[in-house]
Amino acid sequence: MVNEVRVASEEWGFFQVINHGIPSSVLDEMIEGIHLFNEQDLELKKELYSRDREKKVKRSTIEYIKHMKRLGETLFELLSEALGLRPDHLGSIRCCKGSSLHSHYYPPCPQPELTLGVRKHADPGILTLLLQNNISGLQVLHNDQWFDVRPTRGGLVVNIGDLLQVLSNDKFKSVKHRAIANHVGPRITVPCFFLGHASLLEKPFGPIKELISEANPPRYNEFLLKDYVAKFLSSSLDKKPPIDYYKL
Ligand SMILES: O=C(O)CCC(=O)C(=O)O
Ligand SMILES: [Fe+2]
Repeated sequence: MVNEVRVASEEWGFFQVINHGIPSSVLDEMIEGIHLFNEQDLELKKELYSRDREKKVKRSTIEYIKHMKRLGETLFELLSEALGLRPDHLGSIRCCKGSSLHSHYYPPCPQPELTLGVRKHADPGILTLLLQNNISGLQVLHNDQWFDVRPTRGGLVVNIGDLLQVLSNDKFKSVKHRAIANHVGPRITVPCFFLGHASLLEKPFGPIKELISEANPPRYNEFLLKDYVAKFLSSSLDKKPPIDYYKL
């Protein structure tokens, strides 16, 4: 398992987990909840609409988030081992904290060739766990070619984010991906982003010291996560990714 995680993370920047032990009813209810929420009357949804980051539309996602955190902890143990570190290494720097749950609802598109669901990007955080309903659309870039990541019933996609690429000193590669539009739908996806604990914002962030040696010098300057977040928020997805500012 550790070797599979290592190879997938180094070469592809993503993998899928199926035997995660999360009841399929929890995943199905999450998809159904987002489906129902989005198909409510427009006037009802308008009342909840806001682009203010401080305002949060809250639904009952507590059980789902608990499962994501538990799975995240296990994955961070495997990823630590895959880096040759103690299993608790990534957990001890509070990678698994600061999770943020989002949802996407892509309606059926009459002319999918003219648009995209989400533009090409790598997730800026540490790790993402993505739940998809049964409609394809996610593609990952590998060796300059786009590959479909078809939904697997009960499966969750795990994306390496830019910050894990930095922590691993480029041993793990973040995965460039996009979502294409579809004639059929709706396509529903639920990314859970692990961004690291808020206390990391003020501390220097960079490649894990134990991974650095004369033969493997740091590939990034240390930086403050709060500056990184500010850079991310002030740019758009297709612009220069904020980690590029810190590359050596
Ligand atoms: O909906 C998808 O398949 C991908 C969404 C995504 O990449 C994101 O939210 O970062
Ligand atoms: Fe993404």
